[in-house]
Amino acid sequence: MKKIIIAAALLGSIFQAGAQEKKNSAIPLQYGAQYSGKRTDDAMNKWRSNRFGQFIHWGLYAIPGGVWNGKTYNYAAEFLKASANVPSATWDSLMYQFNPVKFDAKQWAKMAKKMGVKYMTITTKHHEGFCLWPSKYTDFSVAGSPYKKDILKQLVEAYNAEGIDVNFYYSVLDWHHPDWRNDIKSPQDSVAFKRYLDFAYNQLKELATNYPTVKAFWFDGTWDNSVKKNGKWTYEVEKMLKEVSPGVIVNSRLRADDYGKRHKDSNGQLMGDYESGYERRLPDPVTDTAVTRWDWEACMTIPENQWGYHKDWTVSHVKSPLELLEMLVHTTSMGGNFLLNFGPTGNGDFRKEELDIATVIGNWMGKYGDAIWNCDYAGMKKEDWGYYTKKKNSNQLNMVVFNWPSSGLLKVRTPRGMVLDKASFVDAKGNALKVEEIADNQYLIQVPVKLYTSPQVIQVDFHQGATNGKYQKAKT
Ligand SMILES: C[C@@H]1O/C(=N\OC(=O)Nc2ccccc2)[C@@H](O)[C@H](O)[C@@H]1O
Repeated sequence: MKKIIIAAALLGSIFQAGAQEKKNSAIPLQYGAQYSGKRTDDAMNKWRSNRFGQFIHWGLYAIPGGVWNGKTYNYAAEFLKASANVPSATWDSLMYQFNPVKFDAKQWAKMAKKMGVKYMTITTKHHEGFCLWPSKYTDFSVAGSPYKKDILKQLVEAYNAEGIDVNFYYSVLDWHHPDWRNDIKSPQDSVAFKRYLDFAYNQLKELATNYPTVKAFWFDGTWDNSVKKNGKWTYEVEKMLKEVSPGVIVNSRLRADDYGKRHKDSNGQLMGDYESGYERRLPDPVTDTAVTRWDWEACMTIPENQWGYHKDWTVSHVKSPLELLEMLVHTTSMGGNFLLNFGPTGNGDFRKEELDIATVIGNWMGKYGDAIWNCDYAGMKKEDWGYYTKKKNSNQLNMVVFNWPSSGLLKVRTPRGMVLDKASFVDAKGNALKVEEIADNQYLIQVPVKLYTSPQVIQVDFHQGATNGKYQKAKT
């Protein structure tokens, strides 16, 4: 009962704010953004503090792994059905081969824990329509495979046991379901697609009900006209999920408004609880700082564009651990979450490249994760040497240095009223670095000129105050 009261109150506050917002908006909308600004409830604060997540794309596509009838298809492996033009009946029969004998949810969760992620997003159902849980609304699921068991249940339990939140990816686009339509071009299309939307609504309610510890829903496959013409359905799904699972978080990619506008409504207001348009790209740290005004998440592949398991990673550039680490720091520095993708094989294990990346990033996070977790945009101008992050509710500024100036001098420009006090390497707290104010709100921090093999973190303490207008003596 208590949960229902809390839910009603939470919903009331969110939708009440939205009602106020709607009054002032230029275009009256019924299915647009339900509120403006960042959510500040505990669930969203936790989502925001997580910062680093593991994306997992796993389904029948992992079995062929980008190869069909002996031919390697370079496009995204989870699109092989389309790339290789595989008849649906043939593709769907892969269900009878799904038996991941190496799958061990606890082992996956331990690897994720060591990597330093605080959340994991799993594809419950990708575009192919195969469900990793025994849904009562379709036979096209693990229940119909030799494996039989509920994969989502095992993953939720194993990851939650490691203190890692679990979020569910759900593709509205469904190549398997007979009532799916890319567009609505006839009354028959309308009737069929209504049946599909009811099916998807029921599956989502089933997921939110049966896996109550799930913290967020990551929608995808909503770009077709059929969905854009059903903004009301997307609004109702968001509302239902927040009633069934109070505090649950929904990405902008679910939502279309009354006029089919996606992500941001016809008044430019972000829909859902965070912006999820950054896919395999990041906002520019100098020109795109507007993104710091709302919550957002970037999702990233290790190869150029493979979400599902692909047998041959030589077909494109494979990002190094350092490249991916810089993306994680870059994202945190702009107040976003970074969701790094892994594509397990059909047998349920990870390829060596992924395991190596998880180890290297995990080693760095083990030493410097405090500059990522619960950190945010510092509101400072980006410098060439790297990125700033700021610990929430603290006077702790982190400088994550990737590029070392041959002078050994790191330039820092502070906002008016921010005065630097002292600085030291995180793993050499006792050795204060020289901090010299060279002009109002301009400092130089002296570091030893040496070759650093990985990005280093300098922790800077500061206070709010007025600079005295003169250049203070160099502080040591
Ligand atoms: C995370 C990826 O998401 C996808 N598609 O992404 C998009 O639609 N991206 C997109 C679309 C519009 C705006 C911004 C990004 C899927 O097709 C792909 O297999 C993977 O699951």
